[in-house]
Amino acid sequence: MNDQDFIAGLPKAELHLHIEGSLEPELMFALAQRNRVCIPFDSVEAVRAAYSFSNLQDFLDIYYAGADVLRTEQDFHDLAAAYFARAAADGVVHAEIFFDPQTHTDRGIPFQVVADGLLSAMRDAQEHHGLGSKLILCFLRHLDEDAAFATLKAAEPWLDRIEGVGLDSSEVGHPPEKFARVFAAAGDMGLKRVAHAGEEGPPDYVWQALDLLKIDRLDHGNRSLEDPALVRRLADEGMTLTVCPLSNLKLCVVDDMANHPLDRMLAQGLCATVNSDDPAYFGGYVADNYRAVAAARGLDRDQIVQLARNSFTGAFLDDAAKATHLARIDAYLAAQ
Ligand SMILES: Nc1ncnc2[nH]cnc12
Ligand SMILES: [Zn+2]
Repeated sequence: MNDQDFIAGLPKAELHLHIEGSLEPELMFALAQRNRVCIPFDSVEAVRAAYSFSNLQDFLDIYYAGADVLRTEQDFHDLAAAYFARAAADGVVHAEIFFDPQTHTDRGIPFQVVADGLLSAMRDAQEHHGLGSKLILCFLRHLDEDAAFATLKAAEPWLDRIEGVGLDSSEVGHPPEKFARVFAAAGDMGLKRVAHAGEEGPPDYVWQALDLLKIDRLDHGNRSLEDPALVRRLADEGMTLTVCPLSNLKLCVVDDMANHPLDRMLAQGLCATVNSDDPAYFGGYVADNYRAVAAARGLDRDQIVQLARNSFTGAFLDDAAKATHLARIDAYLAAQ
């Protein structure tokens, strides 16, 4: 079996996926028509041609504009259903998906519309694809602490169906410390905590995410490698890093996939995983990410399998569920 097929068949979890970032141009056009929303593009090709970014902010500007076509519960359902179908084809059996409620509530879309649309697609994914999933509510870090608290309050009726909180959007200039109190409140409510840190921001932001936000998982974390003491801390704590190779390339976090640090992370004892971040914008879903980095860095099968194992050990699942998923990997390997 070639590496392409081996990767697609390998059972895996996806732990870093923004559901709004899975909005393919075709669906963007269909929803624009359905909801009579104007979008500044003539064709699907023109949308794809606009997806050339020189940094995170470049991307975020177009990503938030694209989300404007999402208006109804059915839209959020269709968005997530399309992602789950695509993920299942890539061997994803468990997904922990981010959503950005403020991107929608600030446009007048009620929290309920967003959450219920996503949750119904999650139930269908279990039924139709055997794909389990969890929801992580992200605070937009370019907005203020009060807005994050208001979002946490709006989420209260859904907290039994939300696994955790995260922190995303423009990193530099918006350090984790800005959200220490709202993360503490979320922790008191029993929610898991994750944060984007060290994507463009310095290693100090990763230290803050650990010490002030008390994160259970680190999203990206690339720039941690600049600080040996930080790498030791992450390795000693067994912290999972949700790394996104194609995103890193498209947002110029790495200059070339041949220089991607994924295998250096593994070699330094970090529990790195592979994820797609915003697959509709970065040119590939999770298996494409495995393939791109495996080809460019010459990863062997043991390393590829290690990455898939890490995706389950780093998931917010209980030990029995993790063991079941890890056994699926063993069964897959035994059948090769
Ligand atoms: N890669 C990324 N970094 C920060 N915020 C995001 N929102 C969606 N994708 C993101
Ligand atoms: Zn992300």
